[in-house]
Amino acid sequence: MDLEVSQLSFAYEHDRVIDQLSLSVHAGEFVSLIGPSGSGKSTLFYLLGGLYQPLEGEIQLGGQSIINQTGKIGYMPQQPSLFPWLTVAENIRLGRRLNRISSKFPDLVRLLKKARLDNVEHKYPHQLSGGMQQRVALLRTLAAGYPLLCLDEPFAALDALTRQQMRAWLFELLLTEHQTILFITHSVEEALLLSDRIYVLTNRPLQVKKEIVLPFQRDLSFQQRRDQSTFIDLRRKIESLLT
Ligand SMILES: Nc1ncnc2c1ncn2[C@@H]1O[C@H](COP(=O)(O)OP(=O)(O)OP(=O)(O)O)[C@@H](O)[C@H]1O
Repeated sequence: MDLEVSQLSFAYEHDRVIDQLSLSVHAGEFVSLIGPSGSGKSTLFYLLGGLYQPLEGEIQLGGQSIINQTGKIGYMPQQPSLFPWLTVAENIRLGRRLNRISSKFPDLVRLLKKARLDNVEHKYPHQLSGGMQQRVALLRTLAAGYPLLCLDEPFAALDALTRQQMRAWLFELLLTEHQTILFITHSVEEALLLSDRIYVLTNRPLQVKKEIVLPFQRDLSFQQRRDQSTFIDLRRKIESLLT
């Protein structure tokens, strides 16, 4: 489903954090948001998730306003947010129950296998590594059947190697599941490897500084993307926009 954010503004008390922000994500697209720390990116996700009321502007999902409506989008924070007393399978099913989603449940064993999480459905979160927990959290968001997934730096807390593996895993998963994703990252490399489009954002109050449509085909491997001459140029361009 398409997301359309138009002229959105928000303030904490009298402190304007988002100012007339407009952006879009088309169905099936992977769009990254990259911007300075503290610029208001997570706040934008809270607005998309219906937790806050904007000062002005509109947020539409599939042509319908979702302002102040919770449960319309999938959201995944930086830290894995699994319930420690529930097994992996129960954690994944919970998202659907909470949202009263009645559509056919995706095949859990197939999903876990795809996530390279074979034979963990009866384990508890503390029995898994941090990277595995994040994969379970992402599967829970996926399984809940949301039309849009908002991922807020999902790999930030992981070590470099796990992070690299998670990127590859996420990319493979998304290619085959045709998810629509809005992804916050601080890594220019990550954004260039995963995205169809990137919004480079300003410092607070948050606005779009530059929209970049990536010229890479989806089926290129990460190495093939890196080998494109435009990859380095775009990397330099985005880095200079961020300084
Ligand atoms: N509940 C709140 N009340 C008042 N100010 C807040 C509140 N939450 C966040 N802020 C302020 O709003 C600004 C934007 O915060 P936000 O977390 O949205 O930024 P961010 O871009 O996601 O940051 P980071 O990249 O570091 O995660 C920050 O200056 C923060 O201090």
